[in-house]
Amino acid sequence: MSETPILAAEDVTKHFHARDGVGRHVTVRAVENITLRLHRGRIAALVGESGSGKTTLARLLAQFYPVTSGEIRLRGEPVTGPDKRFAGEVQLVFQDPFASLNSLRRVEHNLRRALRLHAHPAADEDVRELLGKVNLTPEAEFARKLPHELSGGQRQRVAIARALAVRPSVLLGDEPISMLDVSIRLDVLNLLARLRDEEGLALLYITHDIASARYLSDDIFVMYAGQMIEGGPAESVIQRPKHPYTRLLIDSSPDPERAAGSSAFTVGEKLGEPPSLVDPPPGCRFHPRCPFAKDECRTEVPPRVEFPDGGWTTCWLHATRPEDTPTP
Ligand SMILES: Nc1ncnc2c1ncn2[C@@H]1O[C@H](COP(=O)(O)OP(=O)(O)OP(=O)(O)O)[C@@H](O)[C@H]1O
Repeated sequence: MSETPILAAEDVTKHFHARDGVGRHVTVRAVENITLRLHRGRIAALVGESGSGKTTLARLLAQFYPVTSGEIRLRGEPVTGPDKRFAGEVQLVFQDPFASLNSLRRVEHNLRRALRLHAHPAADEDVRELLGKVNLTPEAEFARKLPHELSGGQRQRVAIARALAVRPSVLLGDEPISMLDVSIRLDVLNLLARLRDEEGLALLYITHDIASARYLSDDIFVMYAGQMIEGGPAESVIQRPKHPYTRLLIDSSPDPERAAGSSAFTVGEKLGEPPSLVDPPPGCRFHPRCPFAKDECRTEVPPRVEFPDGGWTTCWLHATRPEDTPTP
């Protein structure tokens, strides 16, 4: 895509320093060498098992903490820390809507506060406009409610309205539907799709559930053990997965027709636990679980291979090494 991305992670790495079970200092390689670009009016889904680094990547994009190496860029310019301009452009929506709402104050107070923080007017009309944008009508009635008087789905809509108060250009949704009842998940996904279409927002949708990623997103990116292993237009990733791990995610996913169904993968049950991020396997990190692993998968990092359908993967099954190419 030629247009400058609104928000981008360019070759970003994040290592955490932590202690292991017996108190030794260890380095957790949570995210390594990832490039992810978010474009106006498009939804990118980030999919992967628990612990694959999705939240860490979203938090790097949101400037929650600094990168170990690489760069976060806003409209092409490197970002050096969270400032007011950045917060006015990039907002996070959490799994738990209570995380971003003051539960002791009415909806209107929560929204007015967010509006004022970013120097927008905070008249009744502005509050009503925000509630209308997230389909909470009659607006005046919802404005008077306390967060606990709302259903989970309504609360998540208020959290989204709060994020919209600053008129951002990017929303980062970290599993925004996984705590909601299955019956209302689709409503929230449809709301996100509408915000993309009507407001031109760039959206990152983080999920365990590849079926909901297919339903909502334009592009899908797959993370495995801190690395990005496949990406491309949603339909090409779903219809023609290139990496054996992506294939496994699709096969383990609930019925794809149930777009917002269960959020649980069964990959772990089939193949055992994902690898340690303290001491990851050499070569391709997926090789210990891969039914197709070859010798080079165990020792050499696979190169990135691009496909005519716009997809790409890092996998030795698709790569040809120079020495494998027959000489004429
Ligand atoms: N502050 C931290 N200090 C040490 N390790 C961390 C920290 N934050 C995350 N990690 C580790 O980084 C790895 C990636 O975690 P992350 O939460 O990004 O994964 P995830 O894919 O979002 O998982 P989930 O879907 O369960 O939220 C995990 O091994 C996690 O334990």
